[in-house]
Amino acid sequence: MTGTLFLVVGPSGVGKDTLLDGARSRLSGDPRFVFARRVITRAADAGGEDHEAVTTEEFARRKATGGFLLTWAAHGLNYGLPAALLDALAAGRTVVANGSRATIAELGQIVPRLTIVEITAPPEAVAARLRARGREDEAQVAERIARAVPALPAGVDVVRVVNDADVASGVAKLVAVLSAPRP
Ligand SMILES: Nc1ncnc2c1ncn2[C@@H]1O[C@H](COP(=O)(O)OP(=O)(O)OP(=O)(O)O)[C@@H](O)[C@H]1O
Ligand SMILES: O=P(O)(O)OC[C@H]1O[C@H](OP(=O)(O)O)[C@H](O)[C@@H]1O
Repeated sequence: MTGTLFLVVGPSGVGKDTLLDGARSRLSGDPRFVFARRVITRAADAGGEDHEAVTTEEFARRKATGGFLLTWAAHGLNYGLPAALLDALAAGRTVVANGSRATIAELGQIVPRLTIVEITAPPEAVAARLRARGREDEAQVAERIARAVPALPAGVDVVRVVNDADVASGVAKLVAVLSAPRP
C-alpha cells in the first residue's frame, strides 16, 4: 500500500519548521514516519531547518539527473525534495515535508496519496515571529509578509493546524494529524 505524503504549508513565519521539529522529535524511532530533508541553495549555516545546502550549479545537475521528486523556487532560492522519498512512499511509509503552496497541484500529479497540512496563525503573530527569528533582514521580512500565493487547488485533502498558542500545543496538533489515518 502506498504511503501518504503530508505536505506542511503556510505563510513564512507561521511556524512550519518549529512544529515539524517538534513532531520529528515526538515521532523519532517510529519507522512509519520519514521527515524529508530538503535540498536548498541556501547556506548551511543560515539558521532554521537542517537542510542539505547546495550550489545553484549542483542543484541544476541533480535536477537534470532525476535527483528530485519535486522542485520549486521561492524567495530567490531553489528547493528540492529528494527522489528517494518516492521509495519510502512506495514502501507504505508516511512522508512529511515542508513545502510550497504553489506546488500542490503539481505534487498531486506525482504522488498517489497527498494530504496538505495548512498551518495558520493570526497575521500579526506571523509578522512578529518573522522579525523575532532574525534570519532575514527587514526588507526580506516585508517581502515574505507580502508574498502572494494561489488558493489551494480544489479536490485536494486538506487539514488545518492553528498555531496560535504555545509551541507545544501546535506540535501536539500536528502529531495528531500525522498519526490519524486519512480517507
Ligand atoms: N506557537 C508559537 N509561539 C511562539 N513562537 C513561535 C510559535 N511557532 C513558531 N514560533 C517562532 O516563530 C518563528 C518562525 O517559525 P518557523 O521558522 O518555524 O516558521 P516557518 O513557517 O518555518 O517559516 P519559513 O517558511 O520562513 O521557514 C521562529 O522563531 C519560531 O521559534
Ligand atoms: O509561500 P509558499 O510558496 O507557500 O512557500 C515558499 C517557500 O517558503 C518557505 O521556505 P523557507 O523555509 O522560508 O525557505 C516554504 O517552506 C516554501 O519552500
